[in-house]
Amino acid sequence: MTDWPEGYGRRVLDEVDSTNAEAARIAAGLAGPEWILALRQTAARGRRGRPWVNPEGNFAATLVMPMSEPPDHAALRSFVAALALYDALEAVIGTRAGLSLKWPNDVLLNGGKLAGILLESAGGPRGWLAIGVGVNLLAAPDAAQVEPGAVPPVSLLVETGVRVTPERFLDALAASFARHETTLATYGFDPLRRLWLDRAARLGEGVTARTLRDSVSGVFETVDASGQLVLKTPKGRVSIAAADIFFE
Ligand SMILES: O=C(O)CCCC[C@@H]1SC[C@@H]2NC(=O)N[C@@H]21
Repeated sequence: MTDWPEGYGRRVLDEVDSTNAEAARIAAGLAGPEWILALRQTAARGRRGRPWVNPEGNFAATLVMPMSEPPDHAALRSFVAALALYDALEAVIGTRAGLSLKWPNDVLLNGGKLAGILLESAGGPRGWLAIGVGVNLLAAPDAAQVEPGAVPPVSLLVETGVRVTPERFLDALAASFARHETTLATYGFDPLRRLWLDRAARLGEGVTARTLRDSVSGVFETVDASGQLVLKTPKGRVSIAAADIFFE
């Protein structure tokens, strides 16, 4: 079994509305980072206010950390979490074949969405960051439930035949997260940026970034030093801080 990382708390709930909502409720009383794992969520949420379909047996957890860093630096945890998920999945599957990362922080398996991450935060003297992680370990939602043109959801069980419990998966994820978090604290974002790019889906290919206001198409050139997506478009380079990415 993977060793639980020193300095990280862990609580396991049978049922909760959303582990991110629970994180917001307990954050002010925490002295250090705490993983919250839920075996059932009744009101799980995804990015951009979308609901997250979370059948029992899938992985649903949030790491909540007291946070005093500027928001842009704190948000780099989205890459820390994506790399940690990639490593934990590689460990349970036994290979990295078929795994890739989709900006900003989805994990793909065989081209389908296997896992998503939702970052939420609060500032102020008792500021915190919540990193919510959902992985389709057993079952994926119906492809009809996702936005047209979005990557279709897949599950670990159907794609690989591998069955892993949420508790065991948390052990692997927490250990990988702690390792990448130490890299961020010691060496900064650049080594993580390189690892992320090495695992990126569709690098050098055409993608469309849809923000709440508009849509930009271009070649996915890189991720810059602050984690923004850089697209090469006919009008020049465009850096994008937040968007949904659609493959062409
Ligand atoms: O839209 C996405 O891709 C992000 C999905 C994040 C889902 C997880 S499940 C655990 C945590 N609790 C929530 O309510 N959401 C996140």
